Amino acid sequence: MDFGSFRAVDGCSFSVAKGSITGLVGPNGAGKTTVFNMIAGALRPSGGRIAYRGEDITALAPDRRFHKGAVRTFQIPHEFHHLSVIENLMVVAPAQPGETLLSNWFSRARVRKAEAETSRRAWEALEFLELTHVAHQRAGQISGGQKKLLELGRTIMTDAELVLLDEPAAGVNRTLLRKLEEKIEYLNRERGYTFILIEHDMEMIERLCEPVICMAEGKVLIEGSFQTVRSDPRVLEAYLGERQGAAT
Ligand SMILES: Nc1ncnc2c1ncn2[C@@H]1O[C@H](COP(=O)(O)OP(=O)(O)OP(=O)(O)O)[C@@H](O)[C@H]1O
Repeated sequence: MDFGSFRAVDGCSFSVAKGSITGLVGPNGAGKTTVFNMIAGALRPSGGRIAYRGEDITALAPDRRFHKGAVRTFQIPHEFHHLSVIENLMVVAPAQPGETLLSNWFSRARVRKAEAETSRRAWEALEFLELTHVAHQRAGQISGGQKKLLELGRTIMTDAELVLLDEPAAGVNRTLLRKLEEKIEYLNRERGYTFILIEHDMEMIERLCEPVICMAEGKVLIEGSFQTVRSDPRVLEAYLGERQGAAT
């Protein structure tokens, strides 16, 4: 992936197994977020291809990927901060029959039924995330950790199969972090969601991820268990290089 003359991701090749929680780690600037942006469709790669369930999706727009079940965490858009927590869940519900005027006109009962179903799902998600007590608070007013839970909730309101989480632990306190981890694990184990997780918090990576992919300078350095990756001298060198770079 090129940004002008700078190649941020280069010859980066990996696959993610269905049902896994795959960790994506690497020093700052390694290209992790750029890879996410390409998988989500926000960036069109300058070369190479991206496949989802064996289908080439490189040229597919983000919303088409979304409909195929590949989603990114739903960071709460600025304009949604004034909406309540429950409303933030309801607005991301999958396509409803009420979305076209024509179908609306033909079947008000069907629309009402779909709305009731959305509301049921939203409350179920809130209960699962243990956020019912803040259901009517504005999203902009809840804590950082609660926001991360809500973002996860917005993901599970869809029929996603693959969820991309970019630094879910950032700015989250320890208690809520463990809760977030539990929810991710449950969604993976019991509901079959596949996750790719970018994270600098190595404890979280160790607890949740198998396998772990380490990137450096736009490439995959190594892939394996957390222990294998952690003890690989190339990984230590890459992180050390980052620190030395920061010190100069
Ligand atoms: N839109 C852009 N224009 C120019 N350069 C970019 C752009 N986006 C990313 N880069 C550069 O590409 C490289 C990879 O960035 P990226 O954000 O993917 O790294 P990262 O591994 O996610 O880093 P971090 O852990 O710090 O978030 C960096 O050198 C970054 O400065």
